[in-house]
Amino acid sequence: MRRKLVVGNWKMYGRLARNQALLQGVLDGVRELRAADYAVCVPYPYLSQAATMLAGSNVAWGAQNLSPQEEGAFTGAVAPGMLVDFGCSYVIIGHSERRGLFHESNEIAAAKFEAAQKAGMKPIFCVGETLAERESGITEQVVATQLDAVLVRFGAKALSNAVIAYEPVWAIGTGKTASPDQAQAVHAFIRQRVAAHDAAVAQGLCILYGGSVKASNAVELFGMPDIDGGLIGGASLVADDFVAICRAAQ
Ligand SMILES: O=C(CO)COP(=O)(O)O
Repeated sequence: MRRKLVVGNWKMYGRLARNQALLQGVLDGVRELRAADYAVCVPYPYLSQAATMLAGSNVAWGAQNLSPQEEGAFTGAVAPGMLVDFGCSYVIIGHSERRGLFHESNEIAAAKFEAAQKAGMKPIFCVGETLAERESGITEQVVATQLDAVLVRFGAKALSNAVIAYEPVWAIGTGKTASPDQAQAVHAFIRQRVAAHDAAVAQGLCILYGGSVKASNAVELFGMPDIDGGLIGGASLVADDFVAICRAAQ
């Protein structure tokens, strides 16, 4: 039985005072929960705040991006070791907003995945198709190519210390959630593809669903056999909503 995981992706939202109330609300709400793992991925400037408030709790924290280089003249970039200094357990890699808005290729995402693991963090590697791709019937092809960027390059064993997040681009921030059956079909596809390389790794692999997850749809989504939790955007910014989603992951 795989343990479920719920991760908040704050994206570029937050201010010190607001974060304090949000983190406190999350801490209070999940304190007694033991059945799953919980984490928040916050903007870089607030890692120290997250580390201070969440240390010793059952809520881990992480970042939303990193530089694949260890250090150097890369103005504005943040190195993996810097995230480790602030206690990050997770780092989101290859989010569709990074792929789309910041032109991150599968190669760049793969380099970041490798750098995150080398530094000792667990990458949350995002895959997912656009609406046009789904409508053209190439969802599996797109997801396979994105997945293979790490699966083929680094081997299935690399996935034993990683999380995959399936986030259909058309469901992100749109209020249009993939139906549990639609999501389950892609999750099962991902697991089978990994199983073709290594059945044990596939069996243990945590595959999150992301895209308009709310308290009202989380129970049904998380009840599907290959959905191991969620990567939560908008609803992770409201403590009660995020806590309700955490409660749905049993
Ligand atoms: O992109 C997402 C999480 O990474 C999903 O965002 P929403 O939950 O706001 O749709």
